[in-house]
Amino acid sequence: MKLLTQEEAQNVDIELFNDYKFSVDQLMEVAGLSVAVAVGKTYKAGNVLVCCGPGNNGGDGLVAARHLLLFGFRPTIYYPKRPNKTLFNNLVTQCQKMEIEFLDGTQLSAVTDLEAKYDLIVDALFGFSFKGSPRPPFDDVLSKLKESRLPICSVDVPSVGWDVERGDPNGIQPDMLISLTAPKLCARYFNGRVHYLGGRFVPNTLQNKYQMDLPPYPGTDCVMDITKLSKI
Ligand SMILES: NC(=O)C1=CN([C@@H]2O[C@H](COP(=O)(O)OP(=O)(O)OC[C@H]3O[C@@H](n4cnc5c(N)ncnc54)[C@H](O)[C@@H]3O)[C@@H](O)[C@H]2O)[C@H](O)CC1
Ligand SMILES: [K+]
Repeated sequence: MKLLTQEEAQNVDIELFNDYKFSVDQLMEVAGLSVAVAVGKTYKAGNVLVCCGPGNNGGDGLVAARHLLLFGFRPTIYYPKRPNKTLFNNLVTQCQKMEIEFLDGTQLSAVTDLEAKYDLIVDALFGFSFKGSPRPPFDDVLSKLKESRLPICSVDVPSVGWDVERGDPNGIQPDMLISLTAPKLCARYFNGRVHYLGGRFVPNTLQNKYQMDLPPYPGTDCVMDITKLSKI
């Protein structure tokens, strides 16, 4: 299976929107659903803190929170930097109307507090557009997630502290990674327990153009466990 560079991942994204005429909402819904399904297959339904960043990776997190609730999990959302765009405003309203709690303020509480309240953390902070070192308040979030003993489930890229291509041995080490579309180069350094592929929306013509060489999804599933495949 090929691993995409940051530039390739961004180009696939651009083609899906500009040439194939998908809307962000459409793809984000499938991406977020894939995340919730993969989490549901891996962990017992419990209290989940969904940490959402300022871009589309954060949007995937908002969608995932909604589906996780429907699957019997108890999600809480941490969303400190909210872009003022209709897409994100609508996703927030949907979650609020479904009575999903949003944390107040921009600072996460102390690590001991997080460990007492939650069973799992979903890292939807940054995806393939992350660059450099995390700026506040995400630097603080990074160190708290790293310090905590809670299992972390990263959406697309283990964001906090991880370079999209080179990974980061000092960054968080997620228990689970859900690569969307196709795994990115940093997936080589993923040492967690479970690796899923989701985002089953890439047309064959685009898969072929980027020589993605994705294994076939089983039946009608929207996710597939690629742990063994990606460790080869
Ligand atoms: N085609 C697909 O596979 C789809 C993937 N989706 C998801 O979208 C993300 C990529 O989203 P994008 O908006 O391009 O970027 P990010 O979410 O990674 O973040 C951009 C956001 O973050 C800010 N930022 C960047 N670096 C830093 C930093 N060092 N410190 C603080 N803030 C930073 C930047 O300013 C932006 O605001 C992909 O990974 C998938 O998860 C779509 O959902 C559907 C299609
Ligand atoms: K992430």
